[in-house]
Amino acid sequence: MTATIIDGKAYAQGLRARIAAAVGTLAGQGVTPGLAVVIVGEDPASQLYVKNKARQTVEVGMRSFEHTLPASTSEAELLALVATLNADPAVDGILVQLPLPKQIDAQKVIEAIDPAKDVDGFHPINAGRLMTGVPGLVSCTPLGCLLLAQSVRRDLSGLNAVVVGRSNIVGKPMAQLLIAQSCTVTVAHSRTRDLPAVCRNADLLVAAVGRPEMVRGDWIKPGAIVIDVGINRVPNPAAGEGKTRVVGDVAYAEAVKVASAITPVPGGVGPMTIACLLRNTLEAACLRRGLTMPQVDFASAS
Ligand SMILES: Nc1nc(=O)c2c([nH]1)NC[C@@H]1CN(c3ccc(C(=O)N[C@@H](CCC(=O)O)C(=O)O)cc3)C=[N+]21
Ligand SMILES: [Mg+2]
Repeated sequence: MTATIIDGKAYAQGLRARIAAAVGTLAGQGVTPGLAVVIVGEDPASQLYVKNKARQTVEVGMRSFEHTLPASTSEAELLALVATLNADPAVDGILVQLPLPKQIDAQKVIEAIDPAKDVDGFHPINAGRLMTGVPGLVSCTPLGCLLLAQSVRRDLSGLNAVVVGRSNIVGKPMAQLLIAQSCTVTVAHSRTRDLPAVCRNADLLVAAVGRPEMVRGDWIKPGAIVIDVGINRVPNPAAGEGKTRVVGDVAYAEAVKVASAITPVPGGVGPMTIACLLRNTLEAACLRRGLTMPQVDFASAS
């Protein structure tokens, strides 16, 4: 068996097209959603990622506000900027890029963001809403993973889902989303005993550990759906000295022979994370104004 490759790049493009259409409708009502992205420090990879986000934000017809602060920024200065963005009516979504320099308490910053503008879904209010089944803003990466899994199989109910990784950003919200889809969910992590055996039980496997190619082909149940969240930059000596390539948390070449469907890296979950950020910004813009959120997640256009 060779797995179907889940084309996250194409799915994300389709999702962005539907978001753009909805933004067009909002424009007719005099509303332009705005997304503010805050980056602290000059890390070149982060800079590029922020630039891509800004470009795609403008492409769907939203306003993009970029704030690049020096790495020496104090916690008080960042909190002051967050307060300004909370109060700015042109800003519907606020993303503070993580990780933050060590002089800044990231949790304090996350909790300072207005939950109605928390398009990352990291605020405890939104995390708690997800856990309790109350509508709210959902973390972009897990939401993107769910949409990709549902692009293969719309009804996930009854499946054994294994999430490898227990971070607040991916693993935990992913588990909550899958519980809400009536999966039987196992959250595995670095201390899990016999991780390969646990993974072999998964009809749906979500790998979010941040270890290059850790999940091997023989950890995968034949016919399983595999969602690879990892984006790991590793040396690529074949391409020349000092060259790198990006690999996931799953040994793709092995897994593709066993799974029924699998996301590639790059071109899988990553592009969906950005598309879902725009989706959440649209949602925040609608909810803040008492407008109904247009249905953008499952329409057939792509
Ligand atoms: N507050 C906050 N929210 C985030 O969502 C957040 C963050 N901080 N800090 C950094 C990480 C990283 N992240 C990525 C999203 C998309 C791609 C992406 O689109 N990747 C492409 C290209 C990969 C490549 O070639 O480098 C792909 O997978 O195809 C990558 C990385 C969001 N993050
Ligand atoms: Mg990817």
